[in-house]
Amino acid sequence: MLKIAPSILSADFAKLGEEIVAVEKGGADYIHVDAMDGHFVPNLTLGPNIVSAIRPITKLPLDCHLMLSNPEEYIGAFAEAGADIITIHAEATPHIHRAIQLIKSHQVKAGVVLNPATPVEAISYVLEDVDMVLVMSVNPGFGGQSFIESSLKKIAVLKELKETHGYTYEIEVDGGIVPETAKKCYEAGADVLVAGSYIYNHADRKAQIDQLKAVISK
Ligand SMILES: O=C(CO)[C@H](O)[C@H](O)COP(=O)(O)O
Ligand SMILES: [Fe+2]
Repeated sequence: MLKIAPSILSADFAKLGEEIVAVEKGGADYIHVDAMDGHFVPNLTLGPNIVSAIRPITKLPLDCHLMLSNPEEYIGAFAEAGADIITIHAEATPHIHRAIQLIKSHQVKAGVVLNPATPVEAISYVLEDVDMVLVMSVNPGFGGQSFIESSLKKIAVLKELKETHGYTYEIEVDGGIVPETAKKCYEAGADVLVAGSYIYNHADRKAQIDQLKAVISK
């Protein structure tokens, strides 16, 4: 089983509703929403108003990736807007544990994200608390970048920790996903792959999702 989470960062915003319906029909498992604040990362993108706008048009879980400094200040707004999963960066707050508890207090699934240079050890003591660990396989801020190979070791470490300790988090990987990197991530232990440009820069969204899902049988 390999879940695919299309990142709407690469969608055509002029027809965002249609872009979401297309990937839902094409077999997507989550809708990945990239929120950037121009401070934690050098780009500005989507906020809670987009989440509330798209909430009525899809049944898929909205997987909100918060690339924001002080994410605690925005968790309530994303939860009220309709987020199903909220992931916060380990590098964005000194209070990771508190932020995770805050997400859960809104009955939303909680995840933590690791930048390419951040080791799994940074979140050892919250692994039992989270529903998702998101491994960044590019430096956050932009779609269309190349996959960083060292991410594969991090995925394998997270998989090993899951198996030895019985943790229940999903391992999600974000950035530079194409069939070749998707296969490597799946073999290393990934459960969910985020893909933006690979899906939305091609006319047939379903065909692109099918290509990524097919790597498990190749
Ligand atoms: O979080 C992100 C960037 O910070 C995006 O989710 C990610 O880059 C997806 O885009 P692509 O598949 O084109 O790499
Ligand atoms: Fe993302």
